[in-house]
Amino acid sequence: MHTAEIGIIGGSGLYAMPGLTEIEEIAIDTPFGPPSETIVLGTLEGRKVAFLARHGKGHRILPSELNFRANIYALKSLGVTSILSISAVGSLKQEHKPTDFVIPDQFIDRTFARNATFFGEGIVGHVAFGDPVCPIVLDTFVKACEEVGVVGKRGGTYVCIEGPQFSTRAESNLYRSWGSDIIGMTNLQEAKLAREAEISYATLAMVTDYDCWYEGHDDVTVEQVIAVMHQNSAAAQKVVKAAVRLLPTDLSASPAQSAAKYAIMTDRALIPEATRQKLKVLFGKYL
Ligand SMILES: CSC[C@H]1O[C@H](OP(=O)(O)O)[C@H](O)[C@@H]1O
Ligand SMILES: Nc1ncnc2[nH]cnc12
Repeated sequence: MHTAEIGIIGGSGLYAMPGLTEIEEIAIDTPFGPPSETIVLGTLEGRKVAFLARHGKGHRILPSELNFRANIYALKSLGVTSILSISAVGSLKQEHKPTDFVIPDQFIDRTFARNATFFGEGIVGHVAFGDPVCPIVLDTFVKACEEVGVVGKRGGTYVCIEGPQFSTRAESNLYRSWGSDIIGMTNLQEAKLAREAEISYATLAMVTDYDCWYEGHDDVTVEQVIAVMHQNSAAAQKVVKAAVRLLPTDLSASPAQSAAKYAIMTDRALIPEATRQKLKVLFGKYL
C-alpha cells in the first residue's frame, strides 16, 4: 500500500524535488482520469511525501488542460493531509519584486473553462471558501522562508486567469485596481478541490515578473519567467524542504480538515451507487 503524508505540487520550473530518499515512482489512475504525471514517493526530512509535477515532466500540459480533479484525488488516495504548492507568478504591485516569495491567502477567479468540484452526478455539496488557504500551511511557509533567509510575504490576493496568454495591459491594471497582489493560471482550482477533499493547501508563489502594467519594465515573457525561476528554484526547494520539517503533524485545528462535514446537501438515500463508489476516497465517512 503506497501512502504519503504531505503532497508537493511543483509548478513551472520545478519538475522534481531533490533531496528525496527511498524514492518510488508510481502511476495512479483515478475515477477522474490520470493525474499530470507519475507521482514520486519518497522521504524528506523524515516525512513521507508525494511529489507531482503540475504540468508533467517537460512541461506538456496547458493550465486549461490540467486535470485538477485527478491531481488532487490521486494525492488524497495516498492519504495526503496537506499540499505544499509551488508556483511562478507575476507581480501586480511594485513592492513584490521578482525573486520575492508571496504566500497568498485569497483568490480572484478569472477562469472560465475548468472543472473545479468533485460534486455532481447526483450529489450536491457546498464547502465554505471564505478563507481558501490553510492557515497552518501558510504559517509554515512563512516560517520556512524566514529560516532560509528569503523574502516570504504573509498573505495577498492571487488572481487566477485562464491563460495561456498573459494578460492585456487593461486587464493587468484592472486587477491592480482591485488591490490584487499576484497573478497566475493554476492555483485556484487546486485550492478549491483540496478544500473539498479536506486537504490543507497553501502556495509558495515565486514572483518572476511584473506582468505588463509597469512602465519602464519589459512586459512578461516566458523567457523572463524561466530566467528568474532558474535563478531562484534552489531557494524554493530549500523553503519547501524546511516547510516539510516545520509543518505540524496535527492539522486538526485547520478548517480545511473538516471542510466537507456539513457540505453535502443531498438525501443520502438518493445518491446513486456509482457516485457513492466514485467519491468514497473523498467523502466515504459522510456518505
Ligand atoms: C511559464 S509562465 C506561465 C505559467 O507559469 C505558472 O505556472 P505554475 O502555477 O504551474 O507555476 C502560471 O500559472 C502559468 O501556468
Ligand atoms: N504575469 C503572469 N501572468 C500569469 N501567470 C504567470 N506566471 C508567471 N508570471 C505570470
